[in-house]
Amino acid sequence: MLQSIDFTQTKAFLTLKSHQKTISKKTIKELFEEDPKRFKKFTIRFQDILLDYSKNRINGRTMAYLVKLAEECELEDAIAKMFAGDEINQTEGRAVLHTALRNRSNTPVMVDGKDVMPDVNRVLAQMESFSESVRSGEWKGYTGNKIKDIVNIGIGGSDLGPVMVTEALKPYAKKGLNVHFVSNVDGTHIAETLKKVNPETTLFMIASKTFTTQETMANAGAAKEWFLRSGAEEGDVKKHFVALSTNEKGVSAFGIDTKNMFEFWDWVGGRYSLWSAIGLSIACSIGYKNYVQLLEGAHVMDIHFKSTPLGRNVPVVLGLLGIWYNNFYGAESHAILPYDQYMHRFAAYFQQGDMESNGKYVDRSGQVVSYQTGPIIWGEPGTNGQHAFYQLIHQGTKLIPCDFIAPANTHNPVGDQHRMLLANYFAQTEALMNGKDEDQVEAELKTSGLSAEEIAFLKPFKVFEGNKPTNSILMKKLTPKVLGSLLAMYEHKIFVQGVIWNIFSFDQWGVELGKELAKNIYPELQDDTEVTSHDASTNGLINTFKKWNK
Ligand SMILES: O=P(O)(O)OC[C@H]1O[C@@H](O)[C@H](O)[C@@H](O)[C@@H]1O
Repeated sequence: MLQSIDFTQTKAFLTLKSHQKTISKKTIKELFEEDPKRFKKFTIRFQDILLDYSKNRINGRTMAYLVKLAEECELEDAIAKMFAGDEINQTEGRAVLHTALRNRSNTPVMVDGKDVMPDVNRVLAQMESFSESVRSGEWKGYTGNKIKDIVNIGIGGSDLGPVMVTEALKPYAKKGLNVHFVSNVDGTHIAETLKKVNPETTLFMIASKTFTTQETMANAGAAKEWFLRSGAEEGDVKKHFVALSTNEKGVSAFGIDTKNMFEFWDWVGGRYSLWSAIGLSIACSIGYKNYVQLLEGAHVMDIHFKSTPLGRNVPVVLGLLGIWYNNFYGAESHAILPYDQYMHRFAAYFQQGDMESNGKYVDRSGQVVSYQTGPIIWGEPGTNGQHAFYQLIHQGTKLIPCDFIAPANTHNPVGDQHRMLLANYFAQTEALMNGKDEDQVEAELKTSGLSAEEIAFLKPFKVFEGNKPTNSILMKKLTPKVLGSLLAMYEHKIFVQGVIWNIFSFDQWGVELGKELAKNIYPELQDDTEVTSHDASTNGLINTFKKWNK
């Protein structure tokens, strides 16, 4: 169990409040001018990753007070409890042990007095031999052909992680083995995917922790029907359908041989499950050895997280900086901006990771909180974002702290484009910090041959306030190991913030109400009878739908 501590009642919180008033008198640019050692002070090198957090509204004292805040909130105790398998997901009565799935040291991890590592290793071995047989062509479809396409059917955590990782690690993917992902209950998603594949050479992975999720079950049913329509028989299903789940009964009721079920456990949260059997599509695509490298990368970050002093601890520092802007500067969102096309689903992945974890308004003692919790997470890959929404980050009225992520080496050296990309990466954080003042703008406009009147008119629009905070995360190359470390880094950042905000980060009750209501409405859509049981708007919409849906 985690202690319930209101962080706004701590000594450190009060100190930070008054410190914020002092430090906000200075811009980040001025803080750099004052301290020539700032870059050295506020960077952390972790293996092939460099975190530069010097372009933030902080000085040494800010960080010291934030660390004090973490100490007063008993963060170290919370970290130890998570790794030890304590039931920290209290509202669901579960441990939180995605770290055990990538525990490459193999030291025992106990849940209810039982070491979970033998089970973890058993499923990993099953994933290894299965992925190798699919990749080598030894695994045959019902007509004796090898598998050319994998279709992962799942949603939320059973989709976003595998999609994001298989995209991010595409340079490692096996040629001739395509991976597709179907998540949306909109029939278009499965229909368009099935158009691209051949039943004789397609393997479906039904990915669902609960094996009850409406969208996944509907899409899995449609895939099975399509498969059987192709001339295959019920007995052939086992060659083309496998399940990734915690629910053995559900899997066999669906008609999948439980020999082809890859198990995981209730102590793995959906949005933290790519390290479990849910990662099977990843292992098939990039190969088991690379998948293990991904686990390895996460494991080294886990070790760093649980054993490094808070002030030098990468996920802790990121988490505390987030709290600084969220709770002391009123920032409502946080942008994740990867300068790597392969990472184009990275922000979407952490949108679930962060917002489903920390989008809570009730604290660990059941009280409504009096402060802001999880931010809105969003982002797109650079440089696309630059030509779309960066305007608002540079000159809008909202404070948006950003993480800029980039690899020093590309998998695709095309002309000099990687240097162009990185020039943009460096330029943006510099521009966000320094801005452009009136004098600079005026001097520039004077060289353009405009009249004094025109210059006076244009000047305010061309001024950039600057002082916008950013973190730069530079990695040597986007490898499976580096990606593993990055993912674990963000996961732990989310954990740190949940501990300080005194909320439960590992449940997701907020997604249930909509599901329940959809279940009630679904039968009402089966005939033409006018509905009157809802509010006027919902009735009106349903009845119009009924008229139009012929
Ligand atoms: O894997 P399952 O059981 O099908 O669940 C899928 C998703 O279902 C959603 O309802 C949850 O909010 C997610 O956390 C979860 O990942």
